[in-house]
Amino acid sequence: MNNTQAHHLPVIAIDGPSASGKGTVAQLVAEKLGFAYLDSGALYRVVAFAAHQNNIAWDDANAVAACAKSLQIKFVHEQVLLNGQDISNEIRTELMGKGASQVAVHAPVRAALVDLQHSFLQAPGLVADGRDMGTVIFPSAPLKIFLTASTEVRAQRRYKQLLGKNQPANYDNILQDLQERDARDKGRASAPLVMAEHAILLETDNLSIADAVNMVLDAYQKCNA
Ligand SMILES: Nc1ncnc2c1ncn2[C@@H]1O[C@H](COP(=O)(O)OP(=O)(O)OP(=O)(O)O)[C@@H](O)[C@H]1O
Ligand SMILES: Nc1ccn([C@H]2C[C@H](O)[C@@H](COP(=O)(O)O)O2)c(=O)n1
Repeated sequence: MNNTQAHHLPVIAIDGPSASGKGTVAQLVAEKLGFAYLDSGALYRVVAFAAHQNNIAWDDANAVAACAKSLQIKFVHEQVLLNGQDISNEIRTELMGKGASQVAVHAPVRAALVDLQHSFLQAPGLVADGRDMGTVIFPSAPLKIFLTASTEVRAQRRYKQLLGKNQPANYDNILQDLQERDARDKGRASAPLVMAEHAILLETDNLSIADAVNMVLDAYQKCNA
């Protein structure tokens, strides 16, 4: 599909901080609408993982960017493949979340991932989640959502999520990590986490997953009416 054709396809951009529920809500919305789904955070996690494997420091912007450009990343069903190898579990650790946030501060690393993110746009449409979907990657998305929840609620959700996966979890450490990650993701110079102009704010502290999904679907129907 060329750029002009892709330009007319609808994108629902869902941005927000860690553990707000973006991924869960975005995937369910994509399923309901039969849209493609982009988990942009997974791309930064893959870059952090690959850099780590190659002994490249996460603060070495040029080396990490060169590494990012050299990677062949594919999403096949639920799996994330790096150069053909399934690394879905390896990138989902708290360490790789932290690494992803650190490599994501570098403008050349972000630039290396732009075309790949655009390539996810296909008919009949795309739901994309991340930090800069509505501000930088898909600025003309007809629907932009800023999905958030208080830090305490997000820490509680992450805590339960880790326990559910039989991974070690300590609420206080999770809370501290989230605060650090929020500060880094919001405070960086390049494509910081901010609510896009015209985005709808969805605070999910007191919303179920189903409620949040329905609110996004309703908003999408309204913007098409
Ligand atoms: N509204 C909600 N109520 C209760 N739990 C929720 C809600 N939304 C999401 N969750 C749960 O919170 C956890 C984190 O959600 P999810 O992984 O979707 O967040 P995320 O924003 O994509 O995080 P990250 O950016 O770190 O990947 C999951 O276990 C999910 O089931
Ligand atoms: N569009 C994006 C997506 C992710 N990042 C960075 C910042 C996050 O802390 C990290 C991991 O994302 P997650 O998998 O937790 O959603 O990746 C970004 O800068 N821009």
